[in-house]
Amino acid sequence: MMNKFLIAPSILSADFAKLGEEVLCVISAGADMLHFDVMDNHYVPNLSIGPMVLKSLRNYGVTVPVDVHLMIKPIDGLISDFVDAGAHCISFHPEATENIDRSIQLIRKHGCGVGLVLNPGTTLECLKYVINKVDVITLMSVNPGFGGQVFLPETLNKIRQTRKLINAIDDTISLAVDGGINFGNFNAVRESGANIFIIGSAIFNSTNYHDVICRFRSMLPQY
Ligand SMILES: O=C(CO)[C@@H](O)[C@H](O)COP(=O)(O)O
Ligand SMILES: [Fe+2]
Repeated sequence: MMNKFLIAPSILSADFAKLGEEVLCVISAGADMLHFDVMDNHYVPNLSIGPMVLKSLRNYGVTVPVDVHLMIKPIDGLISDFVDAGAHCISFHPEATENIDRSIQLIRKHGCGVGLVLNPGTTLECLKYVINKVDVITLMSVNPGFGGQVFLPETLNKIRQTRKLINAIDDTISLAVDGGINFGNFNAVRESGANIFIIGSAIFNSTNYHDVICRFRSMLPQY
């Protein structure tokens, strides 16, 4: 059976001056999990936050699952830091590591969930020998590096193809979509086969996180 639908706010668009408050606020507004974007100004042209910030959020009382989206290169050296800081799942881009399988094993060895993130221009071919070793596949619907970008419509076809692939192999693998999700495209993303919706600016740029999350949730079948 396909995994549950989950709404995962991307904290990249939160107000970093009051991050703890923002995160607790989005959780009490109904977020199922958090999406924690890590950027290094090397793999992507931007800088964000690292394991110390995740640890601080855990110490502040954040208990929901956190998917760490690594947009850094290389990745292996930081995996144990993110696990110690409280990551539930670590997701990385296949281009950012010399050896995809080794990085997967390293994350797994730490008892953490594993995710692979595919850029808009990355084909599904890279999943071929590793798909049965991951918990979540995230399709980027913008090029990584910034929040608030416009959703690339060609992603919908890629979501459909990935959903077919997942259903043929192991439908407990989650399919997440990251970038530019809003009220206008949410239904299409869901109908194409996504079950995790990573949403940054549409939530954090609003004045009422609860209303926005409830409205997204009301568009899901079981609600
Ligand atoms: O990883 C990224 C961007 O690189 C994303 O997680 C975005 O931060 C999502 O934000 P919106 O596109 O929804 O504003
Ligand atoms: Fe992300």
